[in-house]
Amino acid sequence: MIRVENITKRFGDYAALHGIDLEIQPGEFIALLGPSGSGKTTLLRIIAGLEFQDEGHVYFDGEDVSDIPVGKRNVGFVFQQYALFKHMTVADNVAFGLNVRKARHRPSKAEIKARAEDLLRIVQLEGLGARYPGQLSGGQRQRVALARALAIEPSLLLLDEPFGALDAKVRKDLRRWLRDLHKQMGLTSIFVTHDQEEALELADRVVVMDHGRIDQIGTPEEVYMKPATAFVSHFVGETNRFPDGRHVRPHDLDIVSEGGEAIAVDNVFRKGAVWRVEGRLAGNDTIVELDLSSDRQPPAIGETVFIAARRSLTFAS
Ligand SMILES: Nc1ncnc2c1ncn2[C@@H]1O[C@H](COP(=O)(O)OP(=O)(O)OP(=O)(O)O)[C@@H](O)[C@H]1O
Repeated sequence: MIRVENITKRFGDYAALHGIDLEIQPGEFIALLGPSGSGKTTLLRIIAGLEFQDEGHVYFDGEDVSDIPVGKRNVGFVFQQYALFKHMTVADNVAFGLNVRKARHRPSKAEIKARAEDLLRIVQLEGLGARYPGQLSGGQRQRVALARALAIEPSLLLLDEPFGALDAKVRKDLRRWLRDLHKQMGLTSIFVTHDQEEALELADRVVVMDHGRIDQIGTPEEVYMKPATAFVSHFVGETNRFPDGRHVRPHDLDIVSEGGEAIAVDNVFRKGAVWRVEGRLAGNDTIVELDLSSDRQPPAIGETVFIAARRSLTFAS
């Protein structure tokens, strides 16, 4: 179990994290989700032991590891800045964490070789051990980075935007694959992302961060359906904000024949399985977006239609 207690971190005068509290259960897959600069990477680096907090504590299974450096925390990490070693084969990259161990903790050469082969099979790169990173695709390289992180049999796996640089299709395949791997290996994992779809799809629980604070911790369902703050409702999924303060998801709005509020339709387009209608509220320029089932006839651009909300969001704060 991982416990983060009242973590504060400053860079000079700038406070990057303010009193962060977080508990992670064994086997959980946790997403740290937030906009650029919200402190996600800093928090992950502090949990890894790559960065040290100014105040607060980090506990692994009840043990205070706050002052223990990265090499002694038994964490595996896949960070973009820790790219593969270009001059080493794929197999040597995977074995790196084992090869650099002090002799008395190091498995035999044959064991290391067998483990690297085993891991390459797990990440579905069997037979590519003799290649160099330059001879792999981006997605394959990320899987090698994962195999390298897993080689030390970490008690915790940390991933910082692991699929950030990859194209949408590869990202999607790797996400699914990572979710299965996490389950299969019984890992506890924390990953950083600014992509809400990725967080909702992968995580058991999502930690939504803004300006160095946690706004909400909840299951994907909770943060989407019951956002704790206006920030969460805007960041996780799309939200319309009406002048009277109501927040409404595009799929919670409908076009009605009478009553409701008038909008002038500016744009209509197909958005996957639905029609997306964009318009402006009559009388002010508030932009409204709504989704209509694709078996409905969408309004024409320029038309004025009436809308009503089936549900709106309210916030505790
Ligand atoms: N070494 C550093 N020195 C000074 N400021 C830093 C340092 N590292 C991070 N910061 C600042 O701390 C804040 C949080 O940074 P952090 O990298 O944790 O954000 P993030 O949420 O991971 O953002 P991104 O999604 O862009 O990676 C930012 O304003 C950043 O500029």
